[in-house]
Amino acid sequence: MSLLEVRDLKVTYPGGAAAVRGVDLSLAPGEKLGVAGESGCGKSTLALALLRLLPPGARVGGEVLLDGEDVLTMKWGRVRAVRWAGASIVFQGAMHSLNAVHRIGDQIAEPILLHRRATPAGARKRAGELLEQVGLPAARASAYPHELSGGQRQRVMIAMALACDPRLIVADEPTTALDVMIQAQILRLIEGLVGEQDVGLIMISHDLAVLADTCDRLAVMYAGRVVEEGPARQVYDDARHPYGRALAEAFPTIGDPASRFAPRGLPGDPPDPAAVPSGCAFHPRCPVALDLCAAQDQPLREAGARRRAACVHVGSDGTGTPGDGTAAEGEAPTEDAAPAREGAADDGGASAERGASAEGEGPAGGRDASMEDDGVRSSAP
Ligand SMILES: Nc1ncnc2c1ncn2[C@@H]1O[C@H](COP(=O)(O)OP(=O)(O)OP(=O)(O)O)[C@@H](O)[C@H]1O
Repeated sequence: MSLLEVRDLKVTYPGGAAAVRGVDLSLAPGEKLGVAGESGCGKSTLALALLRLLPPGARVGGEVLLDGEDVLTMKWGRVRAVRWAGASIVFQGAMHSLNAVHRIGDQIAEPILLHRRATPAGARKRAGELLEQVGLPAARASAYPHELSGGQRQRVMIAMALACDPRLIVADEPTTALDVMIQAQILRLIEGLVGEQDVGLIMISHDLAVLADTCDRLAVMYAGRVVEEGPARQVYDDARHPYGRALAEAFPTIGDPASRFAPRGLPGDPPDPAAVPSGCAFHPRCPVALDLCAAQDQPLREAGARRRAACVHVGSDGTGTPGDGTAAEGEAPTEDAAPAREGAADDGGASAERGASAEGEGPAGGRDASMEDDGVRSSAP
């Protein structure tokens, strides 16, 4: 059985922003899945929905089966237990997620006390072990967050995420705020820990190159949908969807002469999720869009062995690739793609306010009152 099975997940924020519009994903135990996409494509919303951490008023539909149990319909008591022991999350910007007035050892020990029913001494001992596991001396347990560097704080976040031996870790841009050297160290740390402990990992980033280096498989999101999925290296080196290709071009492998992507960015912005274009949402920016792309959305279809892409150019036998002039439904590309949309929606800094645990269980919570309750399910059973 899959560790995680996401089926037709949909999330709409108050005001009508359809941030996630029908995502299907699966993850095997010990597998590392990278989720890529530009800012505003719905990656963080997906991460929050997996752990039922969405802000009040968000409408959720679909299923999130963790070890076969639907996180979206389980009772709150069960959700709390699952959040640490079943699945945990590492956010970017550890300073926002750690509680400034509590020692880090206490913050790591808190979920162990609550969810592992450890004695205070046992929880403290385990906190020290976890610090060592993430490359910090156990003695740093007595430090406050401001006494640590950004990289050290991110290590603490990872220690906290590991505290109750979760089966799944969701890491949302875990290295974005860090410099390149520290970023590499943290990525190797996550990779090593996940590998050793057979934990499933969903790593979210806008940087396809980072994900291709770290993960087994990649899912590329655009406007709240997965538009391409497959083995990480293959998706990065030879994307089948024009958006996947553009994303890879936007982040070339520096110093790799074999890289066939030019270092140019993708023009325009993802659409406002409250006004997603008709047909394929990428068509206004797509260099190989056909007339029919404005009218017809494309489902994910087979695009080679263990690969799927939602593009009209990908044939049912998985042979077509964007830009090769092949249209699965037989139409020549238009000469000019429509002009890029401007002005992606602003999330109002919401991401900076997210804590590590929505219900704020003790000092580890990084509590944000707006997240003490879940959204309303649009298809509540
Ligand atoms: N609480 C909210 N209320 C309304 N809209 C929101 C809320 N949070 C996010 N959104 C909108 O949902 C869309 C998806 O946001 P999300 O943060 O999931 O994207 P993302 O791909 O993770 O981007 P980033 O990398 O910038 O975090 C954005 O357009 C954002 O403005």
